[in-house]
Amino acid sequence: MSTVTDPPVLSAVDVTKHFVVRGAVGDSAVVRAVEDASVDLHAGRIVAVVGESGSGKTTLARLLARFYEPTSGEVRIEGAPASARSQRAYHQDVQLIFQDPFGSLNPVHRVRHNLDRALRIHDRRLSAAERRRRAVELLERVSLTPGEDFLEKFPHELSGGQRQRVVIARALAVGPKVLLGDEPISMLDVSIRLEMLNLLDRLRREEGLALLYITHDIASARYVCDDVVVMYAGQMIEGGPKDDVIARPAHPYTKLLVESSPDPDRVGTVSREELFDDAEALGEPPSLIEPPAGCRFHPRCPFAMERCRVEAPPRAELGGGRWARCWLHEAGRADEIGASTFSQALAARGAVS
Ligand SMILES: Nc1ncnc2c1ncn2[C@@H]1O[C@H](COP(=O)(O)OP(=O)(O)OP(=O)(O)O)[C@@H](O)[C@H]1O
Repeated sequence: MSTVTDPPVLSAVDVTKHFVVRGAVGDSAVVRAVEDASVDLHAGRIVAVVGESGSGKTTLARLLARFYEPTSGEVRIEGAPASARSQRAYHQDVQLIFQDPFGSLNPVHRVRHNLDRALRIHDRRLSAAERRRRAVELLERVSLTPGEDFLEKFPHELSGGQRQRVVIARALAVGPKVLLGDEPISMLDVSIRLEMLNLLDRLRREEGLALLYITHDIASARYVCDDVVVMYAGQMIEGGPKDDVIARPAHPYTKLLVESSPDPDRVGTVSREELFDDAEALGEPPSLIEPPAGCRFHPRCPFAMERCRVEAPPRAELGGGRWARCWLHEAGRADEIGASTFSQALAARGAVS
């Protein structure tokens, strides 16, 4: 396995994506979906991006996949601007896997055809016999064995988990260095989610792929990733090695997420509603059209100070690859985050005000 000292394969460097949306009466507004996001993906490592619905995770994945051009900032592949490559060349190295495996496969074509197209794109010189051999090999790499048995099936003849394995096999067909998984297990049966995470883990270990794993579920992130990045309202607010981040959150929002996770051992079985129960009790996440000034979490934060309402916190480097954007670090009050539970801090805050 590589280490984080190796240069990253893929990076987002201060990437921002604003969408202009038009209202019914012709007025327009800007949705600040992702702002100043930076993340490095390394060979053989998995970075999880965790956040509530609407926090900007999918937009980040699409920026990294070059489905969107950034409004500002840059995506870099192997140290060079991604925009210098053709889309085709780029997607030989970077593949995106979506949530819905059914929507990702062409339903009128058999598995063989779905894989064949990707194999042809990868290498136009391959003969039909060679492509068939490779298709079988790909299916077996994602544990659809014997591969021959799956080649002639239509997507609707497969279970959700088998379909997602075919989607992953197709992504592998072009020989990528990076897989971006946008909630790749959230539409699958609870009983097979763990197997899918184990597959991602195997691909990173045995094939040295760099993986981005997007999820709303911190327990599944903990299960599979090396590093975790937490997003809130379009911004990255904390990141670092997963065990540190989860055991000792350095941002009040991460603390809320961890404490809202019903049971860290229930990997992949927690529904979105259940997970964000406590978070929702605090009110809706902010609008990305008119986000709060200062720290975007301040309206929900029991530790908020005057400064948090007016000025966005800088990134505090905490050592060992950890960082967080929270004024408590600048104020020398970071210990308060770990001193009580989020609910206790909220109750104490209520008692004061
Ligand atoms: N093409 C678009 N045009 C306008 N707004 C968009 C577009 N795509 C996303 N948004 C907005 O950007 C914000 C971030 O959305 P995004 O889908 O990236 O979040 P997410 O964390 O992936 O959420 P979910 O888990 O629900 O998919 C949301 O407010 C969303 O409505």
